[in-house]
Amino acid sequence: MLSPLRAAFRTARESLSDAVRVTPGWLLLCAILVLVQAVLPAAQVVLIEGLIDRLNSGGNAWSELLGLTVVVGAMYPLAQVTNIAGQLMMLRLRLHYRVELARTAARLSPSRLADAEVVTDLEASQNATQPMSDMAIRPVQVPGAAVTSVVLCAAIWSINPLSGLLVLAALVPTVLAFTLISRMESTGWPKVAVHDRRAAYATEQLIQQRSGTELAVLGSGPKVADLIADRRAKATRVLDGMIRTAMNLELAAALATAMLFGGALIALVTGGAGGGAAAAAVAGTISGLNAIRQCGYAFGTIITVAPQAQVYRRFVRSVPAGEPQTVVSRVDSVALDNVSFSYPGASTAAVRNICITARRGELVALVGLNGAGKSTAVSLLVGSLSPDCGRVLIDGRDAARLTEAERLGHFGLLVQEFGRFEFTLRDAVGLGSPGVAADEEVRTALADTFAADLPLDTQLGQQWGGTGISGGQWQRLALARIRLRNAGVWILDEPTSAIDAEAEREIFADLRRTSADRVTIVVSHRAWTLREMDRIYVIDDGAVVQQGTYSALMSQPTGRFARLFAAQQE
Ligand SMILES: Nc1ncnc2c1ncn2[C@@H]1O[C@H](COP(=O)(O)OP(=O)(O)OP(=O)(O)O)[C@@H](O)[C@H]1O
Repeated sequence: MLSPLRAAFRTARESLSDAVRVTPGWLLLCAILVLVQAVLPAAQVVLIEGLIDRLNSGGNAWSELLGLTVVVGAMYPLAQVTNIAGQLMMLRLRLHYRVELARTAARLSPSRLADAEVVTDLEASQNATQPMSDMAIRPVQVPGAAVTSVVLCAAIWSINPLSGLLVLAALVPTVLAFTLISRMESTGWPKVAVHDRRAAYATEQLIQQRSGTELAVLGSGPKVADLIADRRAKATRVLDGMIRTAMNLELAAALATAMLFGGALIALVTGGAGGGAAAAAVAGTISGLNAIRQCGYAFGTIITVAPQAQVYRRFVRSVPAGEPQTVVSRVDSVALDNVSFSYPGASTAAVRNICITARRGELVALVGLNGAGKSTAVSLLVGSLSPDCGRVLIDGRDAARLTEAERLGHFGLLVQEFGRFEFTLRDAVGLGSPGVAADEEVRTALADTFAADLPLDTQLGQQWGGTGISGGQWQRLALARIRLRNAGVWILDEPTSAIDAEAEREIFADLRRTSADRVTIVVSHRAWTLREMDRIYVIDDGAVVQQGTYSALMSQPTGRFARLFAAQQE
């Protein structure tokens, strides 16, 4: 029972410190307004008691009436203004959390992005930003309501101690109910997040132009819609269970509170208080009960948001502060030195005792059947996977000694699933460099491509009212990013898979022409592109089974390479 309470206190403290940093002005205003409101019910009790005593004694009660009018009249507008100030504070905090999360996601390393748990945590953190900002005013309301409760209880206590005690005890059922609700939600929300992520992914497939068109042509959209419906239904069932349990607990708490309230009233009546005191105590009990419920509700909201807030904060803290990446333009060699690697849970190694070396000025190719281990070898080189044994060498030094950012700075990597970034042409190509890319650099990177003469402000992507471009053209832009980056090692995984034969020839001729100052590693399935290579590594079932130039490998007709590419000989 203690841990949800501890989590709630921690969440309240962290939420307050976020508000102090992000929106101190609105926080201060909220705090002042809440404190002013906190004393109003007590003032109301004093004024009612005074009014009734004055009336009973036949005296002039105008000043009490005026005071009561001001106090009661101020309650509603003050509550409204507090509400608006709270909303403005909430807006600023939501912006802060969303930006913080985007910046955190931008710092995720390739290895962490491959971890399903990290992506689920990211999704859950995204869902947490709204409730976290919505509850930002609660840590202010709790002390306010607590002040009200304590002052009122003290006032009632002076008339009838048992009533005061019962009013104070009315806090317990609400806090208890919310504590139990929070326990349940802390296990329920992660399940909802998993279903939501699956549903969001399937929805993306339906609405993304490429996958959506494929599904429409296949007439299979409804099948994906069924998958979405299934996931949404599962998430709804979890939520349904949570809401029902929460409702039952809240009802039970309300019933217990009503009984305590009744008990407080009975104690007052049977306690023999005088007319004015009894009337004031009854009014005070009603206000006190309200304040206590508010306090319980505000605290309960913090308790229920705490599990989500904890996921958010754990995730944000788990990603180390960003280390700026510096692109290393000159690299003399990279190598996999006797490297083996198995994916978690796999029965066989994806690569086994692999030795691959590529030096500056060389064009090196990795070839092999689907699933042979080429992409795994590339991931090991750039560091998104770590070898089980063996070493990755950059300029002869163990790459494991470099930080992730230092290591990535050596590479320009074009992956098979290259990004189709629907930004402006300038931004889409400028992403090649971690720094700000000058327009001339972007233009140089785009030279000899379809986009050479397009304005750099051209918006890409039809869904934004921009230019739609072909698959091959997207790949040219991905290549332009590698050019702009100008890292010492270029790793191009099927760099021309979507590009026509003529452009492919130009690209490979260009690679050869410009290869002197860098290390170039290409994964390719096309025989003719391999003729240009200084060395070809043939990978089969995770092991290097042959290496040599195209002609040397072809001269071994029974070798793996010749058998792989015999049909493609021109
Ligand atoms: N994330 C992963 N988890 C588990 N196994 C994987 C993972 N990625 C690849 N594999 C397995 O590792 C082996 C090597 O895969 P890899 O992607 O390196 O092959 P590849 O030669 O690049 O294939 P392709 O030519 O199709 O791109 C395959 O058996 C594959 O099923």
